[in-house]
Amino acid sequence: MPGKRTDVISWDEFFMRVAMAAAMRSKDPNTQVGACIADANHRILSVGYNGTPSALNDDEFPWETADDPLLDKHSYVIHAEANAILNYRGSNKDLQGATVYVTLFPCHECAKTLVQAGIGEVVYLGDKYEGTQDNLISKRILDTCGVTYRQVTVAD
Ligand SMILES: O=c1[nH]c(=O)n([C@H]2C[C@H](O)[C@@H](COP(=O)(O)O)O2)cc1CO
Ligand SMILES: [Zn+2]
Repeated sequence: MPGKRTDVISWDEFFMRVAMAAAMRSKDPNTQVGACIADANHRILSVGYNGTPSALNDDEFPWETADDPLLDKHSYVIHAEANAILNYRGSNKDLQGATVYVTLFPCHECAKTLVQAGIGEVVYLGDKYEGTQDNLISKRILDTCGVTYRQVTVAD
């Protein structure tokens, strides 16, 4: 009997790679974000990436940052974490205590949404806005609400 493979990727790496694959669907030229929600039984509950609502033609809306909110991409994009929650088609109670894998640390709006959805843990890859006011608010929300977060690395 041949021995089984033991050098398999971890669950953390697996779910983060799913989030990374989702990010590759993003049309945002500057920041592509992917999110994958998994439960304690290692089942994927949902996946999302940052993009405009599907009913909105993203060829007709800006992908640049602009001072005028009408011309600014941030006005039209749904964040990856929010899309992952919105894409979930099961019972909301399944999200209680689930883990979200995100390629970028969640902004403070997503932190609020994740907390309210019942997410118990955030696993993130990058934190390029670390130290910004938004990032500090996000961490304050997660800390106060008892949502843990930890960073992982994934080999190239
Ligand atoms: O939590 C997040 N989740 C998420 O999907 N995004 C998206 C929104 C935008 O499309 C993009 C941020 O663009 P920029 O880095 O150019 O500001 O990433 C941004 C954040 C902020 O951390
Ligand atoms: Zn966000």
